[in-house]
Amino acid sequence: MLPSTTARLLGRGKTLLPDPFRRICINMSSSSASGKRLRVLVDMDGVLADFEGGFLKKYRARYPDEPFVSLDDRRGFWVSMQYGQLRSDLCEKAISIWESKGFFMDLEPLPGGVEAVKEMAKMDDTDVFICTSPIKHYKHCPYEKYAWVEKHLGHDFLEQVILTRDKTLIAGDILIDDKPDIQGVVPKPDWEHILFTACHNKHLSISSSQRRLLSWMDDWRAVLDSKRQRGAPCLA
Ligand SMILES: Cc1cn([C@H]2C[C@H](O)[C@@H](COP(=O)(O)O)O2)c(=O)[nH]c1=O
Ligand SMILES: [Mg+2]
Repeated sequence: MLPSTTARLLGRGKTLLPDPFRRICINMSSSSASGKRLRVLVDMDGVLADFEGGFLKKYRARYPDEPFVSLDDRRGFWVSMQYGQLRSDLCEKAISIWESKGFFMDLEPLPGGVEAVKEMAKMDDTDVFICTSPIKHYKHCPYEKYAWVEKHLGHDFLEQVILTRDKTLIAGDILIDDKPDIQGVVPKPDWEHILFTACHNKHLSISSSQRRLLSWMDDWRAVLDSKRQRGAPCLA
């Protein structure tokens, strides 16, 4: 198939293709650095799913007599670390919350996130993937992450899910993620990290070259557009 035909099929009409064929086309059309499509990686916990709110609600329900950290007082990415600093045994209690059945499945969507991802996925020359790190206690989390995506974004979106403990290995143009420091085996990943504002990172000052998305009400479309222009990986 000619590249131009492929691009057209992967544009507005891309869902018409059978799954295996779509996969081949997506790989063909976005694998090279000089490719024409924009690849957006979107984190799940703290970006699409309300991990912090879900955690606090379940922690307080299970441990009503224990101290807790309000969302206003959250500092640092690791909830477990801050609870451990509050009192050493609270670290394990915090971990017990997200290791429990139903934790990831029950997370509420953050306002506007699901709608934004659906809109992105329909944009011309744009591939969007959910890029999320499962916990190592794998009994419930990986299953529930898939189930969450199916529930909120639909069955077809399961094709777009990437579970990885190392996001630096994943090629993309943008990674929208609430974790301030994303590290792994690749020292300089392909993507530009757009820091998604969350209760734990809102007080951090970021370098002048780094960009934030304050919420899904912020202008994420402009972020994507700027990347198309800067990276010039867009259809002529
Ligand atoms: C706050 C916190 C999170 N985790 C786990 C929970 C998630 O599976 C990942 C975060 O994934 P993301 O793709 O970077 O959003 O980390 C944890 O183990 N301990 C914590 O304190
Ligand atoms: Mg996250």
